[in-house]
Amino acid sequence: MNTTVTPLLTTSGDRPDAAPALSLRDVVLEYPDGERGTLRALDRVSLDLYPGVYTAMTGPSGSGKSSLLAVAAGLISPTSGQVVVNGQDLTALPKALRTAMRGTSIGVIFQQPNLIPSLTAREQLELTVHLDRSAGRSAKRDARVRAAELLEKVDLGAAMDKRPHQLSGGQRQRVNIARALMAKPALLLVDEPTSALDQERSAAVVELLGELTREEGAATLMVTHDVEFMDAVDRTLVMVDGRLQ
Ligand SMILES: Nc1ncnc2c1ncn2[C@@H]1O[C@H](COP(=O)(O)OP(=O)(O)OP(=O)(O)O)[C@@H](O)[C@H]1O
Repeated sequence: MNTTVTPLLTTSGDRPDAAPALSLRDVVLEYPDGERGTLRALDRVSLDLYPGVYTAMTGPSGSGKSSLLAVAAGLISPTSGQVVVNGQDLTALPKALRTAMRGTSIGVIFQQPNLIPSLTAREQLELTVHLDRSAGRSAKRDARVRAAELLEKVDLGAAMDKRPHQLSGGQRQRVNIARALMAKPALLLVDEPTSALDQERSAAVVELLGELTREEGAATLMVTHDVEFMDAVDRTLVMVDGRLQ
């Protein structure tokens, strides 16, 4: 069932003429916290993210950034509030459908690339389609073309047939980024993509994510501590004590 929510007031990075790819409304997330009862990691967070807009989220350690990504990805259900991705209220979906959305409407990039050692760069991207028993020959052919296109976009055209151990850290992270974009997700969630990279490679990855956000039209939310790269983003959010400032 599709859900519509009233857009939030416009801020500089928003595109209110398009439907948001992600809407959070009054999202509260509480973790059990021993004898003290509960710890409130997200405190009534509301947010709209629009297609083609590159947003960075910063904030002190423990302020709730990863929790927000996990809720937006449907990995954790909030204690209360609404999480709407591409018109679908994740909180109303059974777990299996939330998981399916992570392969289609939602792309997730974590700190470590987590590639499969035995597969080439191209095969990493094609894997999901090959594991899908309902995918026919034409879906597999399309996936092969899309994988090659994306690897060209992330400047790995010449390294498509290389396996992870033959790639540098920056190249592995670029394979990871290309893989997350395979299904043309409306929402791209990125958790500290540069934590394992040096400064030069970090800047290249942050810029690349911006180019891909615009070209692919995804709404990208990147958690980062690299405040020096903020020029590359369209919008910055700051999380403090579970609240967006
Ligand atoms: N699974 C969990 N169980 C209990 N408490 C948790 C759990 N995960 C996170 N927390 C707590 O929730 C709060 C927010 O954590 P979160 O990881 O979202 O912060 P963060 O801003 O991503 O931090 P960092 O920048 O260090 O990664 C912290 O107080 C943390 O200790």
